[in-house]
Amino acid sequence: MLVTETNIPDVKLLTPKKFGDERGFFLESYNKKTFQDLLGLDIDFVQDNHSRSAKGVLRGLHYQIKQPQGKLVRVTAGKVFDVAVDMRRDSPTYGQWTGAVLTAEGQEQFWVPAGFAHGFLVLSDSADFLYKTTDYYAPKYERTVAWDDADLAIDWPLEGITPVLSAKDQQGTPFKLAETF
Ligand SMILES: Cc1cn([C@H]2C[C@H](O)[C@@H](COP(=O)(O)OP(=O)(O)O[C@H]3O[C@H](C)C(=O)[C@H](O)[C@H]3O)O2)c(=O)[nH]c1=O
Repeated sequence: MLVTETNIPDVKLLTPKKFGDERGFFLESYNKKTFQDLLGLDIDFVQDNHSRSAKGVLRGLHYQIKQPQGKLVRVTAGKVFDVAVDMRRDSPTYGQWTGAVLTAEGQEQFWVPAGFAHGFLVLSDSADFLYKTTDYYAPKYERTVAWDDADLAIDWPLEGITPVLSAKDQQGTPFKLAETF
């Protein structure tokens, strides 16, 4: 498992070793000991999620203000641009974002700790997005930050894409007014 730093120290890009042969490939998509040894974190995941989206779908930016969820995200079909925003007021990277292209081919994974807003934009015709969370879904605590917030100025790769958003995501909260950790 290769760990790549991002511009936000707590957010990591992980690339598992892929064993290919004439049959196809094998990889360990998650190994608790590897994950903990590499990141020095004692983390337990309690939920696995899977969403499928068409090209141009943008889901986010979401976080839970209570029961915040750490997320280990990956793509098993297609390609997305994945984004994490630091919502921790006392963090030196508060209000900063980091993004990475995650692909089924490369099997890159993004570790997004609790305290971050998270979202992604689908760049392929379709994308299957799978992720593990460190706490349970709690809709009453869910908050949404505007994906196109001017203060965040996230550089979404929108060339030729008009984002497809849920009603909730069309009404995201401006970052300046968003609840923080
Ligand atoms: C997140 C979630 C949703 N749901 C139900 C609630 C709705 O009936 C339906 C779709 O929910 P939503 O539109 O919130 O799904 P996404 O827009 O993909 O939300 C996710 O998008 C961004 C990228 C995230 O990081 C979060 O994990 C999550 O907020 O699934 C559940 O039953 N359990 C869950 O854990």
